[in-house]
Amino acid sequence: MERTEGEIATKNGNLEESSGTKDGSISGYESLHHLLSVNLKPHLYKEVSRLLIGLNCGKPLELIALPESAKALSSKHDFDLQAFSFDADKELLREPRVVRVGLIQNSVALPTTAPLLDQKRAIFQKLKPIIDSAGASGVNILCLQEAWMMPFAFCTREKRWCEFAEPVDGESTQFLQEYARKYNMVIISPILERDVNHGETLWNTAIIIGNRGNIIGKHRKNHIPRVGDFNESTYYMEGNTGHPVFETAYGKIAVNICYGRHHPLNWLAFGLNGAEIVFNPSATVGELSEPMWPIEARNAAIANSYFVGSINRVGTEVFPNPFTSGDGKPQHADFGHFYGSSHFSAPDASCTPSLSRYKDGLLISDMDLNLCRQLKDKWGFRMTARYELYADMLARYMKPDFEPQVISDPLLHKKSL
Ligand SMILES: NC(=O)NCCC(=O)O
Repeated sequence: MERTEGEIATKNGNLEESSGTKDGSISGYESLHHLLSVNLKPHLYKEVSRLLIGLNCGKPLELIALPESAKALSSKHDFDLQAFSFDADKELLREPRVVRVGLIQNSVALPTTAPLLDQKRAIFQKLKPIIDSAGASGVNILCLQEAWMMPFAFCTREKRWCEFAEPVDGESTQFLQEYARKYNMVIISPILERDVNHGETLWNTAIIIGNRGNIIGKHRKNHIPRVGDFNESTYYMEGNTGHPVFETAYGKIAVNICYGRHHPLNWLAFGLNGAEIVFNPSATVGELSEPMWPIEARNAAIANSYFVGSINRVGTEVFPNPFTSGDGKPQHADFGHFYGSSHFSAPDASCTPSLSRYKDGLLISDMDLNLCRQLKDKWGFRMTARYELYADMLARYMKPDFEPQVISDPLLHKKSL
C-alpha cells in the first residue's frame, strides 16, 4: 500500500499520523528499529540498517543466544531483553579480548508520593530480576542509569528529594555489592551522593564496584545542565574527580554522566586516559534531546576509538507539586517522557539497535576490545590530532583578554563605488 508522507502503519496495521503515542511508543512500536523492521521489505530494511546502524567488520551485528533462565526472567517481569555481538579482526599477536557488557534502563516503581524509603526499596525489588538476568547471561560489566535509586526529581527544585542522597558506601552500593560478588561482575552504580566528610555536599556520582564486591572508585558528573526542567544545579555542583579511567578485571572503563555527552572534550579526556568503554548513564526526555541521542555517543565512540554504552531511563515521573522553569511553559508536574532507547556504539561506527522507548530493559553486548586499537591503527585519529594547536587555543581562550582569531574581508565595510 502506498503511504503518504507523515503516515506509518501502526502495529495493528492501521495508518496513523507519525506523531508518536502517549504510552511512549512510536505509534505502537517499541523502537525505531522495530518500526522499520516491521514496515520495510526485508531487502530494504537490510539497506536501511546498513546505513542507519552500520556494519561491524563488514557485516551486520550478530545476535547472541542467551540462556533460557535469562529469557524467562524477561518474560515474567516484562522487560525488554536484547543481545548482540561486536567482532574485531583476528590478530596474529594478540588473543581476542571479548567482554560481555550490560546496560539496564528502568522506570521508577512507585508514585513519587510514596514514602521515600518505599520508593527506593521498590526500585531495588524491580531491578533484582533484571540484574539476575544479566548474571545468568554471564555479563561481566553492568551499568545502571543515572540516579537509578530515585525518581529524577531535580526538575522540582524542592529540597526534600535530597534525602535520597547516600554516601558512596551506602545502602544502594551495599545492595549492588552482593550482586557483584554473586556474579563476579563489575557494576557501575550512578547515584545521588552525600559527601559527609565535606559538609554534606551533594554530588551526582557513579560508583565503580569491582567484580569482588569492592569499591574501586567513583566519578562525579562534570557538567551540570541548566536547560529546560533540568534544574540539577539547585542540588549539586560540577564534579571534582577529573576524568578517571578505572582498570577493572574486564577492561578500562569510564563514566561520562548524562549532560557530559554534549561536550566533546569531556569524551576526549576519558579517551586520553585510555578508556576502552565509556558509559553514559542518563536521564533525558524526548522533546529536549531525542534527535541528539543516537548521534552524540556514536560520534564519541568513533572520534575516541572506544565503545560507548548509552542508558536512558523510561517512563513519565509525576511530582506532587507543579513547577515552572522560567521558559514560558505553563506550570506542570512532570519532566515529560524519558524515552529509554539505550544502546551501544562501537569505534568502527556500528551500533546496536536501541532498547524499547517505554519498557524496562536489559541490553547485552559482547565486545572484542581489540577493536579499539585496530581502529586507532586504521584511522590514526590520535596520531593526526593537533593537540598542541588545541592546547594553545584553549590556553589563549581562557585568558580574560582573549580575542577571537577572525580575519575580516577588508572589502566588507567599504562602500561600493
Ligand atoms: N540528566 C541530565 O543531565 N539531563 C540533561 C538533559 C540532556 O542532556 O539531555
